[in-house]
Amino acid sequence: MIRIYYDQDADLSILQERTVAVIGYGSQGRAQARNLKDSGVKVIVGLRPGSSSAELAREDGLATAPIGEAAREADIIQMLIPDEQQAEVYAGEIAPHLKAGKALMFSHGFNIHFGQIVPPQEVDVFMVAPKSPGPMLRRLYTEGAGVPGLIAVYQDYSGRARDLALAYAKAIGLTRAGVFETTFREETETDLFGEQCVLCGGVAELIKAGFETLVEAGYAPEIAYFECLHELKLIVDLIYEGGLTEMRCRVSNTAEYGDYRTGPRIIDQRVREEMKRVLAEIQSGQFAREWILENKANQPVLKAMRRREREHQIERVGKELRKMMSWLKK
Ligand SMILES: NC(=O)C1=CN([C@@H]2O[C@H](COP(=O)(O)OP(=O)(O)OC[C@H]3O[C@@H](n4cnc5c(N)ncnc54)[C@H](OP(=O)(O)O)[C@@H]3O)[C@@H](O)[C@H]2O)C=CC1
Ligand SMILES: CC[C@](O)(C(C)=O)C(=O)O
Ligand SMILES: [Mg+2]
Ligand SMILES: [Mg+2]
Repeated sequence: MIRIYYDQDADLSILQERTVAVIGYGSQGRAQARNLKDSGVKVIVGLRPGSSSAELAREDGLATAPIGEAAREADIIQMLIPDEQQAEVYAGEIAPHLKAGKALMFSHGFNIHFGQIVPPQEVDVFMVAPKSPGPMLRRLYTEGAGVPGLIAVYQDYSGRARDLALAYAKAIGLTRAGVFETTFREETETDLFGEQCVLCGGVAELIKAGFETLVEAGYAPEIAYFECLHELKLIVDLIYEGGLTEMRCRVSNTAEYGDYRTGPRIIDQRVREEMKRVLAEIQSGQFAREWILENKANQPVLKAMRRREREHQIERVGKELRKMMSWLKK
């Protein structure tokens, strides 16, 4: 059974003697640093030279420093820059300051699990991963609530790594909702699988395939956009709030019947077999090796695919249709 921790399981006082360096001030960095500060934890935000975020962090009332300096000052170093940048920044600016007894933290396990960052044995290594984007983590904290999260301990040199992870999770509001204990391996592999097969890759291809099928059959691209992309939010919101059952209660009976009848023909055995192959590539490290090489080569494949996808007809149609939707932010 997976273990779940709440506020009463975490002792914030163990952070009171410690300084936390939050490296990066993006989606997670800003939210985590502000929540830590408001929970009474001493925080320094570590930023690269000329960082565009320095002014914002200072406006938010946080101390800033170059990354190396923040890492030197801190007892706990939380890596919140993009995953593909972390290994280089770690080697150059964090590792020299990782003295015995310090802690190195992550909100995603890729670099530890796939050996891109190999910390010395005499430090704690753990993860605290909110299950939400940064702005939502911050908003719920200010409202006195919290989002659920994950913790994982990779290396427990001090014997207190789990206590530190729980205290950090409490300081950013996660134990108000509940924190699940996982491992770096489980978090990393399921995260990659979920985003590739379902959340990003799966959904994007499903949308395009539906849109292209309707357009090729002679239907108006605008109508195809509404049916295959725009209305997805309505469905996802219902699923998010009440699961598949709630969604199926709220759509028409015709839609519900069509769901049961046709869904398994679309996501069929072949798709399930392919998902298993994708999972095997993630587990074996094949995907990680490919992605690491891609970054070493300055992301040529990513850039080419990004360019091609942005030119898809559904993106051109959507750009025009969204101008009619006054409720959407620019
Ligand atoms: N985004 C999310 O919702 C979630 C993210 N995570 C994890 O959290 C971590 C952080 O992700 P996220 O917040 O999205 O990251 P962001 O892309 O928002 O991070 C941006 C920050 O990283 C800094 N940065 C970028 N490149 C470098 C570099 N080469 N050297 C130094 N600083 C750099 C930027 O600096 P500058 O300000 O100078 O531009 C900026 O402060 C990742 O491990 C991610 O997997 C986990 C759960 C959810
Ligand atoms: C779904 C995307 C994600 O895995 C996330 C924010 O959890 C990511 O890597 O961005
Ligand atoms: Mg994820
Ligand atoms: Mg991810």
